Amino acid sequence: MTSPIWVAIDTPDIERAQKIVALVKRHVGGIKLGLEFFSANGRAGVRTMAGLGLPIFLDLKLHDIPNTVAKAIHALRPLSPAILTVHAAGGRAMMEDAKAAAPMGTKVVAVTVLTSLDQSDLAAAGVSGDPRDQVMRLTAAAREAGLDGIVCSGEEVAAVHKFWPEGYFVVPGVRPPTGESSDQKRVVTPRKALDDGASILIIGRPITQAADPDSAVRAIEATL
Ligand SMILES: O=C(O)c1cc(=O)[nH]c(=O)n1[C@@H]1O[C@H](COP(=O)(O)O)[C@@H](O)[C@H]1O
Repeated sequence: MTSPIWVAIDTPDIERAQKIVALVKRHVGGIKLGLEFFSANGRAGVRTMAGLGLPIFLDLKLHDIPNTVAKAIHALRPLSPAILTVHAAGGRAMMEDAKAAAPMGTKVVAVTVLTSLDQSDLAAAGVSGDPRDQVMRLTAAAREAGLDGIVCSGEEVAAVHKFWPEGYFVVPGVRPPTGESSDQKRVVTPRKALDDGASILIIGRPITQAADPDSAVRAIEATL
C-alpha cells in the first residue's frame, strides 16, 4: 500500500534534499517541495527531485490576483506536479483560474488556515470565530471553485471530510505523540489525522531533523 506520509523537504540545499529522500523513499508516498527549496533551486531543482521516482507536491501557496496566479501556474505546467497549492483567501475567481491553468493530472488544493495560526492570530487579522469556522468557509469556497481539495489542520479535518466526502485533504502540523510542535499551533498525531479523514499527511522536521530519518519515518508508520 502507498504510504499516506509525504515528507516535507524544507531545505535550500539540493544535495541534502536528495540524501533525505534516499533515506526515506521506501516509506513515503511523495515528496513535498516548498518555497525554501523552490526559491533556491527553481524548476531545474524540482525536475532533479522528480527524477528520484516519487510524486511531487509543489507547495508554493500562490496568493495573488487571478491573472497572476494563473500565469504562474501556466509557467509551472511542464513540471506536472501531482499536487499544487494556492491560498483559499485569494478568492473564488483566483481558485477557478488556478484550476483552469493547471495540467490535467495535477490536484490543485487550497490552503485554508495555516497550522501555525490559532484563534488569537485570526482575531488579530480581523477574522472572527474559531479556526474551524474559517476553515469551513474557505473549504466551501474551494469546493465551489472546482478545486480538488484543501489543506487544513487535523483539528478540522473530520468536519471538512463530512462536508465534502469526495474531497482531497492534506494535513500538515502532524506530530508523533512525543514530538515537539515547534512553530505549529494546531497539531494532532498522524493516527488521529488519518482516522478523521486526511488523504495525506505532511511531515517535515520530525523526519528530516531526526538523527536517523529512516528510523523516524518507520516509527511514525508503525503508529498508523
Ligand atoms: O501547505 C502546507 O503544506 C502547509 C500548510 C500549513 O497550514 N501548515 C504547514 O505546516 N504546511 C507545510 O507543512 C510542512 C510542515 O513541516 P513540519 O512542521 O516540519 O512537519 C511545512 O513544509 C509547511 O510549509
